[in-house]
Amino acid sequence: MAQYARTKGSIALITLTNPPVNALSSAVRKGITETVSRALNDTQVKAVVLCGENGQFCGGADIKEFAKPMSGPALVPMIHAIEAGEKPVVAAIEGIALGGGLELALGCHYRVAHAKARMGLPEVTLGLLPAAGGTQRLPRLTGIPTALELITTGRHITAQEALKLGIVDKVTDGNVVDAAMEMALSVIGRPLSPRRLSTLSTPPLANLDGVFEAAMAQVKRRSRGAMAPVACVKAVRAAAELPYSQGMKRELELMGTLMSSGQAKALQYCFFAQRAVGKWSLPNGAQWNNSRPRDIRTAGVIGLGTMGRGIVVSLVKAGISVVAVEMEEKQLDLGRKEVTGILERDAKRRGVTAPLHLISFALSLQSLRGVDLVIEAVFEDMELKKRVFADLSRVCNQNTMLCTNTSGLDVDQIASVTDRPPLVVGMHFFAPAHVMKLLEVVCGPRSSAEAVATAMSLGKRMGKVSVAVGNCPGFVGNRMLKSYMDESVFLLEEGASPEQVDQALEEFGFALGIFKVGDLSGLDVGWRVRKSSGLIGPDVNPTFPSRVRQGRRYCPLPDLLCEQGRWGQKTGRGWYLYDSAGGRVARPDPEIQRFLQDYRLRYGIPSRRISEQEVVERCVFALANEGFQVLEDGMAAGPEDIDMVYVFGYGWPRHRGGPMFHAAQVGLPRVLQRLEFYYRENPDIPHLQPSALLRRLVGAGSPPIQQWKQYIRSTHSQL
Ligand SMILES: CCCCCCC/C=C/C(=O)SCCNC(=O)CCNC(=O)[C@H](O)C(C)(C)COP(=O)(O)OP(=O)(O)OC[C@H]1O[C@@H](n2cnc3c(N)ncnc32)[C@H](O)[C@@H]1OP(=O)(O)O
Repeated sequence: MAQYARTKGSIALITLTNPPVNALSSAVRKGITETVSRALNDTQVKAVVLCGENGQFCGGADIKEFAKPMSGPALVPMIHAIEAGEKPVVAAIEGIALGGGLELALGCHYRVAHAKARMGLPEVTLGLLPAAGGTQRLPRLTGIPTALELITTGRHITAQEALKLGIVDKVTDGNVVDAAMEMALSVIGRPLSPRRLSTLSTPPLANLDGVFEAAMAQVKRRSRGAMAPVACVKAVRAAAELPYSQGMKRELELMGTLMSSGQAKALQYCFFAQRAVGKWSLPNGAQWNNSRPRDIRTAGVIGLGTMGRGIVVSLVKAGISVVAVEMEEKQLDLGRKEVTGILERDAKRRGVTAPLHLISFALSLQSLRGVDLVIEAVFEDMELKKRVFADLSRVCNQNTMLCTNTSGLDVDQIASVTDRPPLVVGMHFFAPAHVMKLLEVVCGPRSSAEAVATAMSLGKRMGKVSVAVGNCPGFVGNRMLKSYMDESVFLLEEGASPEQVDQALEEFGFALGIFKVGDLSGLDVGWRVRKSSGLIGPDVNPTFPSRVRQGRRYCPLPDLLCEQGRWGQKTGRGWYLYDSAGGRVARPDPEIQRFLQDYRLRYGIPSRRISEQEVVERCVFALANEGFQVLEDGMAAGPEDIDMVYVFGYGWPRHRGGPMFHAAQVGLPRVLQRLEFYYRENPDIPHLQPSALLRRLVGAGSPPIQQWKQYIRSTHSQL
């Protein structure tokens, strides 16, 4: 787990060997401890170089071990032994030095990095802090503001930035181990004390209190209830105010609290879930590691509305040539202006040239004849989409893959009008598509393994987290969202205000409450969907619209709002009031209070006080309950897939792990009991009726989330 070799006569070369990222497992720590001791005791050895096998220095502590009892040598004394040793140790950083990997390098006396290496202390993203001395050594090296920024964000930096910040001593384009050896030979005999970061003082800083108060305010604003960023600020403050040994005690104490927290467990679950969702499989045995994606070099995008523009930008940024098509000249010009603007601003921020040469704009589908893949992003209307796909079928090469960005329509129906159903899949992006990380890849019953593999891999190329989902109305994300949104408006009927519901959900950790989200995306969007799905139509009494539709409770409040022209931010009024059309700052609107009171009076609904607990439970447990149903129906491969859809597509607070993980963490019996209670109170709301899978899991003693798949009775995966 750590190899030892003596080279150039006097240099000991220690190589970490734990593929794929040389994580610091207990075996690796044992290997490093033993080989460092051997080098320090070998009189022939004058200096040591520490490197990692296979072009990766070290990916940090082994995250899998966090869930197990600690065994083997601890990281802190191991790093201390390196730093305190009387022989210079040089870290040769290639690939990555992350978390404990960078902390290990900071314990070395010198650091040489390859020009393509990346470094960082991402522990905060796992609900932890850099507790192998990182919060104490880094501020002593870079100064407090830089250390605060790197530790509280977990941002990865390039070798060039690390050199500028003084984190590494040299950057090379060549062989990093050779460069580190050269450095090791050149420093033999030089005093080591100035190189021992733990013995240095943090660089003085005027207005220390102000800096830490500002940092604390910033992390609290950004982190929506996450504990780790707050603990990181406290640990760095200890570096500024306490001697090293006391700072280390504080670091350990803070880490102890984080390590046992539910938030750390949730964030670590997300780390593995994010990787697990890439490992898709279909019922016919095709899966991620036996299906070859096509190489996509050219793509077409039809429709340059908000979604289409974002998709064009994402494709172009992934290096793919795009033909963007609109039917009307005015829309095309508008789209061209927007896409160009986004790419130019992005390029300016990154100091590169905008890849505008990769895009061409056209007014006819004929221009898509030769592309490898087309993504349709026209209006959400089945008849329109069918027309487009029938045309594409005629126009495009026989081999061109045809994808739809529908947010919930039947992909198989769309495929059925083409001459190539196996080459049709859904690629459901989330707005704005060049920003949001989620991509739902909708596997129609006739989509081929090659088409699924291609869409999944294209998503990855675009920097998305691609999740394979089944073809049901709303797929996974929007299907579940319906219960969540329905609950939120039912709560308004029963006495809550939009701001009260939003505040409870934001306290829970959502980036934005559901009513603010509605105003942001436009309330008319859902209105149109309800009209096309027959929920609103000529038989609805316009003055006294029914509260029961299609056999279940229905809340007409959003429709009534839309009829008043309150479509959200775009009209300056929605659930909230804005300064003007397009305004962003939401203010509670007294008119909405009156509107809600009148509505309750008219329908004879008694208004009651609704607690924050009820808001969160009804919205969030209803969401998870639908998630159990999604699993039971075979529309998602596992709870991880659902959780990643919510974390990356719907602003779900990552430190709560996703709705399914949250249900597990609250305790399935408790979730079941609360759903039973709310369903008893509201028998006209079917989505509050506990799902059969939830009952079965509780009956089985609430097994860990990783075992849930075994309890899905109908193992008829629709993927
Ligand atoms: C009092 C207690 C004191 C304890 C002090 C502890 C202080 C230190 C804490 C830490 O170091 S926490 C860990 C910090 N490191 C990270 O957060 C890095 C996490 N990894 C990544 O960001 C990426 O994996 C990567 C290294 C940038 C590589 O990305 P890439 O896209 O190339 O590959 P992946 O698919 O992500 O990973 C490949 C494979 O490796 C597994 N893996 C990666 N890092 C770790 C790790 N640190 N521990 C365990 N396993 C890791 C990853 O899960 C993948 O596995 P498979 O899916 O292939 O099985």
